[in-house]
Amino acid sequence: MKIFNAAQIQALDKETVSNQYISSFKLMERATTKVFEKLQTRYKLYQTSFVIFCGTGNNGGDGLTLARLLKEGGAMVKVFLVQTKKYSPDNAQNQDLLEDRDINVEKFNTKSKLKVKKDDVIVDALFGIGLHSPLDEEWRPIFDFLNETPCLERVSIDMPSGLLADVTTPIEAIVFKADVVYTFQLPKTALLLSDAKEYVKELEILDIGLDLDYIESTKSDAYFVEQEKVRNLVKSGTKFSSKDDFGRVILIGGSKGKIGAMTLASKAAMNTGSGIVTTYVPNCGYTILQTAIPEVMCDTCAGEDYIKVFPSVEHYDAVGVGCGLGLHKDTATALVTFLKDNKDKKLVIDADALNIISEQKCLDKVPVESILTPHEKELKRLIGEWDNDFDKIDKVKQLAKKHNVIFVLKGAHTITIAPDETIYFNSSGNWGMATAGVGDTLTGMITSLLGQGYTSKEAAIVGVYLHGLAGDIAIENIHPHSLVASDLGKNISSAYNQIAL
Ligand SMILES: NC(=O)C1=CN([C@@H]2O[C@H](COP(=O)(O)OP(=O)(O)OC[C@H]3O[C@@H](n4cnc5c(N)ncnc54)[C@H](O)[C@@H]3O)[C@@H](O)[C@H]2O)[C@@H](O)CC1
Ligand SMILES: Nc1ncnc2c1ncn2[C@@H]1O[C@H](COP(=O)(O)OP(=O)(O)O)[C@@H](O)[C@H]1O
Ligand SMILES: [K+]
Repeated sequence: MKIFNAAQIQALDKETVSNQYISSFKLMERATTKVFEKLQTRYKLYQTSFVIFCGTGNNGGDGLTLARLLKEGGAMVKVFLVQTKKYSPDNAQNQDLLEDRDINVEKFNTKSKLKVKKDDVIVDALFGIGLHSPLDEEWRPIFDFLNETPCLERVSIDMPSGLLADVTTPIEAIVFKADVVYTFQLPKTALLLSDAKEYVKELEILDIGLDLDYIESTKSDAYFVEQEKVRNLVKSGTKFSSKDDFGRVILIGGSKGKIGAMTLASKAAMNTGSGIVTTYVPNCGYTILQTAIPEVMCDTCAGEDYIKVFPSVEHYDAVGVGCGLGLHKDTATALVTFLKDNKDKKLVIDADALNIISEQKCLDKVPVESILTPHEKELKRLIGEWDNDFDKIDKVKQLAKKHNVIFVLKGAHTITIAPDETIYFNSSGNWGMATAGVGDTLTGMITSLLGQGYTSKEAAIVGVYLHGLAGDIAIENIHPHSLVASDLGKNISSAYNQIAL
């Protein structure tokens, strides 16, 4: 799914109205009906009272439409509408339709006293993608009230009001803090970034039937990766496949006390489909690995507790480096030599291998088309501080291009950034995955896919999605708090099955 900026979405709305021979009023009704259907399944309408805050534009129009639909659905509804001289035409038309419906519509301004009861659902339909700049300070008392007053839940239509869709919103800006955001047709970049974590606790994208031809023909360099995209990329075996067809990979890492990382990574590589997996660890890891995973071969180096020398990797289809590697200076020296000696080998680089590359300032030694998988702290060591998430993405884009490598920025919506400046936000995964070892599993999976012949970009996109999906399937039976990294490995098979459906 493509991600559009606000201007592109506004153009898409216009195109839809013209190509489908419908009025913008009808499109608003269609969009809002989708929100209504979601609310119908989320709450028992007959027992729920909604207080809907409506702005002066079409986001406000959505709120007014929703008021009508909720009332017809049996809910209690109260509307607060921003006082102004001029409303958008669809907004005004929906105001007219609310007359004689026994809905209390109260006009308000930024100085008004508002009222919400503790079991009301607050619906925020104040500003959507038409917001052109951060909200003026005069709005602060209203938003402080909306964000702090006790209520059942807070719902935003299209955008949490105050959040700009495609450029950064300053940290101190005034923004509605939604428990759930129902956004129309396509996700907006700001909704996917961790900077918005206070404003978007849950996100749902509602298909409102906007013009598919226009979406198809409009250029975008940002994508939201969903099952369909991954289904088209996943390779399958054939009756006569041999293990050589599924790739021979090696995972290099481990140090005393961190051999578990290699166990997780190599098991995940097997479960992702590699023909042959070899692990390369210091001596202290040998018995552990051989006991833990019979399917995986194990090679060791001269070092007892940490790796002192890297192996020759010319016979492997893919190489994953870094899980549990440690930061010993001999390991660091060996890694730098290994990078210099293997300029033609695509690597998957994670954890301490990334930390060593930061320390040694040798990003320029990383072979082209390698995949780097930093979490937030590893990325900071690599590129320094950033001002906000948009700035972070820009900085990483430039680095990916300069060094011709792929970055996988791990997080709630893991972001894959390719050297061609395309970026992919992942849609799968859950907070239960924020636990030690889950990243090692991902390294094993991406290395496996690279070894199976996926391009670097495909291996990153498919690996990240499959990994998150395995986590989503795991929490069908395990509470997110109890999810551990090995649960992911156990569910890679189900994730493949689900993608194939
Ligand atoms: N255009 C369409 O056909 C559809 C639009 N829809 C809704 O329409 C929304 C967009 O509607 P609009 O383009 O009318 O815009 P909005 O309703 O998001 O906001 C526009 C209003 O906010 C004011 N405004 C903008 N920035 C401001 C600021 N910094 N401080 C104070 N006031 C500010 C504008 O002057 C205008 O009155 C979408 O987010 C979505 O909710 C949906 O109904 C789907 C269909
Ligand atoms: N809130 C979240 N939602 C979805 N995925 C998450 C969330 N938090 C973490 N993850 C995923 O879990 C993994 C954690 O990796 P990482 O931080 O490297 O862990 P470790 O180094 O302990 O293995 C990443 O793939 C990340 O995207
Ligand atoms: K809104």
